[in-house]
Parts: sequence; C-alpha cells; structure tokens
Amino acid sequence: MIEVRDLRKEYGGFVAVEGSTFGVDSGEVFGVIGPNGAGKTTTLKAISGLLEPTSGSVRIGGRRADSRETRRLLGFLPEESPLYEEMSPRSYLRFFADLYDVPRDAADRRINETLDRLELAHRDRALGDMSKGMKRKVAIARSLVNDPDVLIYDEPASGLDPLTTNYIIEFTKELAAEGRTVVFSAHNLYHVEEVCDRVAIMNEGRIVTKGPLAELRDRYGERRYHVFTTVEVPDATAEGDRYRRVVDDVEALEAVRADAIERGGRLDDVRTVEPSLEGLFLDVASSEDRSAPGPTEN
Ligand SMILES: Nc1ncnc2c1ncn2[C@@H]1O[C@H](COP(=O)(O)OP(=O)(O)OP(=O)(O)O)[C@@H](O)[C@H]1O
Repeated sequence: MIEVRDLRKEYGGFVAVEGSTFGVDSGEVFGVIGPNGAGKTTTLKAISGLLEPTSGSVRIGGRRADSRETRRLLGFLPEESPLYEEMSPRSYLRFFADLYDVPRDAADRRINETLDRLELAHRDRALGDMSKGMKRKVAIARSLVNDPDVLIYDEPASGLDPLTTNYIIEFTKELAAEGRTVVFSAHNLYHVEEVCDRVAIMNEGRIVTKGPLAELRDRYGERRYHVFTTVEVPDATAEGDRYRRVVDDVEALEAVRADAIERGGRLDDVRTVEPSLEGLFLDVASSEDRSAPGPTEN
C-alpha cells in the first residue's frame, strides 16, 4: 500500500532524513519510532504528500503521495493540531468534510458516528473551552471525515493523560481492525508495542533497524527468566515465602533448579520476561555506536 524508496529530505543544508526505504502493507499498523529530532515527522509528512522529498519517492497505492487521488484516501493527524478555537467540534468537522466534498447528510452521519465512538460529549461547545484530550479526539475525528483507507498519525497520544492515551491507542487498533492502513509515530515506546505489527527505528535521520517487533526482540533484546524456588539459592532475593533468581538462559535455569533440590527444596515457578521496546531501543542504539549495522529489508 505504501512504498517509501530512498527518501531523503534536506532543510537548507541540513539532512533531516536520509536513505529511508520501507513498505507498509494494506491493513498493517506500522510504527516509526525514535527520539526527538530522529526524522519521524519529516517521514510522515513526506508520506502524506505535505512535504516534497529532496530525493527518493513515496507511492501510495501505486500513486504519488501528493496526487489528488491519494489525498482523498489519506487522513493525516499532525503532531500539533491547532483547532479553530471559536468553532464547535460539529461545525469544525463539517468544515473539513466540505473541503473533501462529502455530501452534508453523509458527513453529518459520519461525524456523529465518529464522535460517538470517541465518546466525545459537548459537540456544540467551543473548541477553545475543551480539554487537551477532547481536542485531540476532535483532531482524530477530523482525520476520518473523508473515510480514508490510510491513516498517518504523528504522535497521536503524546502529552495526554494515561486514560485518554489508552483510549486513543485502543481506537487506533479498532481503525486498523477495520482494514485501514496506519502509520504511527511515537517516542513513547509503550504505545508502539501496543499497536504496531512492524516498526522502523529511526535515529538522526536514518532507519537503524526495522521489522516485526518479535524479530527485533530476538535480534536485540534479551529474554530473561525469573526463577522462583522454595529454598534460598545463591544470588536469589527473598520474595514472600519464596526466593527469586533472574537468569538469562535455560542452562542457568537448570542450575538454579539443581541448587534448590540440593538444598532440600524445589523449583516453584518460572516466568519468562520479554525485553521491553525501551530496552530494545537502547540495545539498537548502542550496537549502532559499536558497529553501525545497515538497515535490513522490510
Ligand atoms: N522546517 C524545518 N527547517 C529546518 N529544520 C527542520 C525543519 N523541520 C525539521 N527540522 C529538523 O529536522 C530534524 C528532524 O525533525 P523531525 O521533526 O522530522 O523529527 P522528529 O523525529 O519528528 O522529532 P520530534 O520527536 O521532536 O517531533 C530535526 O533536527 C529538526 O530540527
């Protein structure tokens, strides 16, 4: 659905994005993650046809990102979305539906449905009097007025309280489950972990790695085992009436079991702890420093 090839964007002489290549399949949720200034917004704006690449190409459904046809099937949620403060959500959304030539009846139906799904009350109150979370929901509703197949969401839940953040993440999942393709940027890695099928990790304008999260975890993250025993074993910490030892592999786990039996106890429980994306990101960044691995294919 989305094909980004060798994307490069310079601002003046400054290279903000360089050599970005990736594809996003129809119905997929793809995360672009990385620290501030990594080039996420620039990438998302280029996909949305709002920024012309210095070189390279972006194609959506086989067409140029900045073509009229593409614009009709795309919904963009900017990182900061200034709303017209004196307008109500309803009049604001009608205004954008008009820009897309959505017939008034269909527009009103869609606006009501979307605001219902987003549980947004006070549809006729001025936007200026609304909370940050409510405004973000209106901006999300705006990205849906043309019923787009492709959604490009720049930090959709940034700076919101945990409840609203969770709500927006769940809503994004629903949009993907309806078959829409979603490209999503975040620097809070927890959000990405919740929603994305695959991710590209960016740093200083380049994609340092990309792929399914599980694969990136296998490549970079370390899985650990938390082993619980009924008796004290070396290097274990007491936890209630049990002892816990953290090990890296199955061999070490077996050794803890043997230690427990030797001391007259037994293995009580084992929990596998997957590395968090946060840890994974640090691993990728540090292996970049050491060996600068090239980006992998899709
Ligand atoms: N219009 C511009 N003119 C000059 N430099 C720019 C412009 N827009 C972005 N940059 C620079 O390009 C780099 C990438 O910016 P971009 O906004 O794409 O990063 P980002 O990963 O989205 O960061 P953040 O998480 O802070 O939003 C940054 O160093 C930024 O300062």
